[in-house]
Amino acid sequence: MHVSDLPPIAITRLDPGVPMPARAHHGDAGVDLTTTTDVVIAPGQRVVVGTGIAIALPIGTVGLVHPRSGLAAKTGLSVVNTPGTVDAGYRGEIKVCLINHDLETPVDLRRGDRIAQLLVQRVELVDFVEVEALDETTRGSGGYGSSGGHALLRTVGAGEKES
Ligand SMILES: O=c1ccn([C@H]2C[C@H](O)[C@@H](COP(=O)(O)OP(=O)(O)OP(=O)(O)O)O2)c(=O)[nH]1
Ligand SMILES: [Mg+2]
Repeated sequence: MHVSDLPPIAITRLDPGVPMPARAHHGDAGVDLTTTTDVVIAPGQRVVVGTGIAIALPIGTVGLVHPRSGLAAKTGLSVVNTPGTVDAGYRGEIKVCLINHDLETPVDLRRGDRIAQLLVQRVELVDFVEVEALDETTRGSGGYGSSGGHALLRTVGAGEKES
């Protein structure tokens, strides 16, 4: 059942052997992406795999490549740049930069394995305007644990005093 206000997203299968991305269950946020190649990822190593698909997202949306929680918990597999950003104008193959976070066991992936999931979200394409000073808020510049509960991180950056 089609529930999105957005029209269906155009997709091309650069690898005709890959399945059409589909939701496992009605209402799932993501559609699974599969690897087009067999790959063994050693502990701590990363590898970029192809998914065999390219899409044409409407301007004002973004594709986000998230890890799958089951594989993450079972094997340590994740996405290095999670969530990966697929720009609306990108027409190339969606690729996934996978990492094996397990300290001891390689992750053995076979062509066709579902290795990540793609979410499509609306995104604000805002402009930026430089001003002399920002408005005041109760939070102010406090961040990175400023509300307490644990030791503050040492942060070094523009406008920050080294602590
Ligand atoms: O997980 C991902 C992340 C990105 N991309 C593609 C689509 C995206 O539009 C493009 C650029 O991604 P990003 O902006 O994150 O990378 P960059 O290092 O800033 O590259 P660029 O200079 O091409 O923007 O790479 C993927 O296929 N998978
Ligand atoms: Mg970029």
